[in-house]
Amino acid sequence: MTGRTVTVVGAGLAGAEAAWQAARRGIKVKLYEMRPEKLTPAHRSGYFAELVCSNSLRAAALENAVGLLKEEMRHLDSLVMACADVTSVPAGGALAVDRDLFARCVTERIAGNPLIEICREEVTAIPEGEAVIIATGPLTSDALASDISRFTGENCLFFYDAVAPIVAAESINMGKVFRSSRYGKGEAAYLNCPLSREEYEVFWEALVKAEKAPRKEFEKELHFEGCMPVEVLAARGKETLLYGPMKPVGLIDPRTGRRPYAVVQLRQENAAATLFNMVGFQTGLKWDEQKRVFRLIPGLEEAEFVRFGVMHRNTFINSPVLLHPTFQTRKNPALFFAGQITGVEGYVESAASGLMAGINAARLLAGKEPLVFPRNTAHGSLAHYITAADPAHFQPMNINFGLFPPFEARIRDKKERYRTVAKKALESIDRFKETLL
Ligand SMILES: Cc1cc2nc3c(=O)[nH]c(=O)nc-3n(C[C@H](O)[C@H](O)[C@H](O)COP(=O)(O)OP(=O)(O)OC[C@H]3O[C@@H](n4cnc5c(N)ncnc54)[C@H](O)[C@@H]3O)c2cc1C
Repeated sequence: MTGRTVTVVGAGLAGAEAAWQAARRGIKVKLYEMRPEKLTPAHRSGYFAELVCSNSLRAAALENAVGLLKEEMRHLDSLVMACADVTSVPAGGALAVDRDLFARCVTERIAGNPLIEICREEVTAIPEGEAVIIATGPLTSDALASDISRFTGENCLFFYDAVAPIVAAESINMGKVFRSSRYGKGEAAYLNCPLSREEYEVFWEALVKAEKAPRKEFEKELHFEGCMPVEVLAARGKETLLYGPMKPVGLIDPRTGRRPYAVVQLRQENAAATLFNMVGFQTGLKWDEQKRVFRLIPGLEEAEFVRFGVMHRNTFINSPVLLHPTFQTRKNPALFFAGQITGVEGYVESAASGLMAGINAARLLAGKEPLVFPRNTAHGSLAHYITAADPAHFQPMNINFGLFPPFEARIRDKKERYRTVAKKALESIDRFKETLL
């Protein structure tokens, strides 16, 4: 063990994973987290790796890019994946977790690691250190964000994002909804609220006319496609939602034997199944408007909203200019960035970038060369996915959800071929892993 220390700022998906990976290599870690003393506009607890919107880590299958990415992380002993696997809840073909149990699991394992020292305080300036990883996420506190802006010599960018509401299961009219996964895939994990054409039109009309919460002046009206507020999608056209969060394909209402005109899906939120989130219904509407408009949805007439949707600021840096593909900054090789602040998007991607930064910071302190992770043939492979520092791949806020849509479509047709690619990617990660020991 060396006597040297990696300083990690932020214990979200990326920071927790980075701290874990460095400690696994015998390196001491000082992990700073400002919660619960100071919360972000989206986080609600003091737990590490809190999931702020959906409780889904997306597709599980290896034929899917994000499914392969998760498997690669498992091969590299990811803490986030280990905790996700033991706290999963039914979600059809996706890996979804009980968010409280998941965050608690990550927190307990970090707290139980003797090499990791936890400091519950806000970091207001980039710390000095032998190796420092900034993983403060899209909701980096203002003081640190301005110091990052000073360091980068340019302004950080701001844009909007949104969170979906959660309703209490007991308040859902079970007589009106039906349980099914799309195309009957996996377990029947979703509750589906079916809408007739007339019901949809009334709902759409109310949604586009509903009052939005006021925004701060400095924040730009920019959303990333995968977490677009439902009212913004609706405003694009009367039919837009029918091809987005309200699409009815693959769902048959057992009472009519037919596909409904539109559907709102509710996904189980916790292991006890007492809470359900409205899939794809992230929103910035005023809270009383959310209640009024979403109660027009059949089955949700009496819905009790345990959490309303909210909007807030996101911050990220210009990674292709500032970072090496090792996640080190060009200006200072002892300073790394990881997670969504680098422009990678999504829980899994953020954790994966933390995994790589954690390994590289540990290598730096052990006197080894930080590595560029293998760029395999598969889009799902670790480095191919997490290419924040590569201008060719840097698509801030675009890598999530609708990730490489043409590619996703292609692999649906070529599952067999993709399985071979996935196998190769995993073999390559295993070979790579040996060089890390
Ligand atoms: C509203 C919203 C909804 C999202 N929805 C989804 C989704 O549904 N699916 C998905 O895959 N991805 C989603 N994302 C993206 C996903 O949340 C992020 O990609 C992921 O959480 C980022 O991980 P991270 O570790 O970079 O940041 P975070 O998980 O946010 O962790 C950063 C941590 O740093 C701490 N911190 C901040 N500033 C300081 C400071 N100065 N000092 C000390 N600690 C500090 C914060 O408290 C936090 O714990 C969403 C993001 C947002 C903002």
